[in-house]
Amino acid sequence: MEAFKQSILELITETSTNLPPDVREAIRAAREKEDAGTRAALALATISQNIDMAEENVSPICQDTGLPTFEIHVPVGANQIRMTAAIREAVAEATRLGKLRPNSVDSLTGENSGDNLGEGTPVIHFTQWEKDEIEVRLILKGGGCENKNIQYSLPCELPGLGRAGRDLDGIRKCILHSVYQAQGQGCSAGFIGVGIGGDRTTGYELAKKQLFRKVNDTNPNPELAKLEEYIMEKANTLSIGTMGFGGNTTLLGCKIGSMNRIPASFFVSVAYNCWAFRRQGVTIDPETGKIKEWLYKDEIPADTPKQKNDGLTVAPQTEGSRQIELTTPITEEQIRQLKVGDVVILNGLIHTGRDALHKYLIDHDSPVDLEGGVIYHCGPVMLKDKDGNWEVKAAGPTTSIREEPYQADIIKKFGVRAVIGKGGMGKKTLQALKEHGAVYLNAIGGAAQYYADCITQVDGVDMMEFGIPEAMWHLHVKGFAAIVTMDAHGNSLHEDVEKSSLEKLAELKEPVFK
Ligand SMILES: O=C(O)C[C@H](O)C(=O)O
Ligand code: SF4
Repeated sequence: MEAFKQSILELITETSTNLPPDVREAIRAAREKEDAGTRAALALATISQNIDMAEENVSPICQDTGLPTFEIHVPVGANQIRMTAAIREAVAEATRLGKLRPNSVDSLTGENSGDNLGEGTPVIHFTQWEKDEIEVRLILKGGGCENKNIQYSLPCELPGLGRAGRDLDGIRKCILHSVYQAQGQGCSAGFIGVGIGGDRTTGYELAKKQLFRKVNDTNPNPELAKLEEYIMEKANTLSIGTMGFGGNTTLLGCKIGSMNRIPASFFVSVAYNCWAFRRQGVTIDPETGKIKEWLYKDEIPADTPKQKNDGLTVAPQTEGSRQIELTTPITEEQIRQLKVGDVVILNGLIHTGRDALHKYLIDHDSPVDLEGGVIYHCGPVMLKDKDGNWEVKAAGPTTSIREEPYQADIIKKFGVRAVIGKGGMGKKTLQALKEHGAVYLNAIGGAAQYYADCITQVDGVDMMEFGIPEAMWHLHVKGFAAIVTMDAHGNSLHEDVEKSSLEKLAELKEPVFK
């Protein structure tokens, strides 16, 4: 079992740090479709740079390494109990090594188990087959995109698209709507797996299983193949774009499966996966426990040249916008000069804060002075080095909208001048930015290596009782680049993109599949 455990550890490491070739190819093709200098092009360049850095550093592509989900095929008679134990050990080891973020949280107490093991985590599904080899597929799907999964119960009414009935055209509308509702919050451009039929549980399972298909395969069902092709074309006319910045690519892949249902139910379930689409697979020799073959690695010849990655920090003039360097603490006057579209290059001390901290700050004092300060919505991967000092292993932004109920009050109470996150925030925060002179900076979601590289020093941590991702980390940054997407004058790029994409969605209202 030791060799099997090592094979699983290798699979986890590879999945977390090295995007498969079919996914890379989809991202490369998306880059080609964006005009140089646009926000989408900058975001994609940063993403590409991040992918290369993760591979080089053998560190997580994104700090959210998700809920590890293993789909395993075993020969008849294989000992699943011992295999489960070995997988759990490998998961704990990968967490100790910083390849996985400690992500398993007790839902009632909020306590983080620290090693990714807990009730229901990791997820391990076994299926027997007649072959004499073990196949293990792993997906690390993060929380931001998981939150954008959606399930429709047909018939239903959909914004922009009207009635969706119990037929192929109704299914078409649900899938288009699923892409629209995700906006940039699941780190678009995304990949979707769709499950038609089943019940609420098996429908979602089927949807997730579609994500194990290769991006460029063809659906064996000609009707579904046509639907996949249609969705790929039309979803990309919504112009939500990378990170919801607008742009030509919104969807990178669409895979649809169908299963029987019972007469009264008709579900369409959609699993939305961010661009950081981390899935790998191996076959393993049951005798030796060693890896025989990798399942997703045969797409691109090894000599494919690396692309030039002139990401955010290098690219200044986006669509007539400016690049502005700011050092913390920031004054109200500096903030009021910023406009949506500006690229901000940040230096100085910033503080991470996400769900647990925002809730806490509402009725407690902050452990540090936040006047003129910056809160970074981020749950990093942190490890202690041999001298006991904290080291940042991955540190991209988390979805900000979760803090919407708290953010306005916190800006006001502590005099915060900037909030960094991704996916944008709502009306209440926009109003607070205007009233108190603050700004929302959209970092590139998933670019965890790129941002970790901007952190020059860890200046301590508070609220460690919340667990590593939720603690308040005090970080010195240099050259930390993000885009102003909500300014202190009442402008929000997110509002604009949502509105225009709804108009584009409505253009797809007429029946297509009869
Ligand atoms: O938990 C995180 O770090 C990020 C999460 O995956 C998100 O997209 O919001
Ligand atoms: S931060 Fe973005 S890229 Fe990372 S897991 Fe969440 S949705 Fe995916």
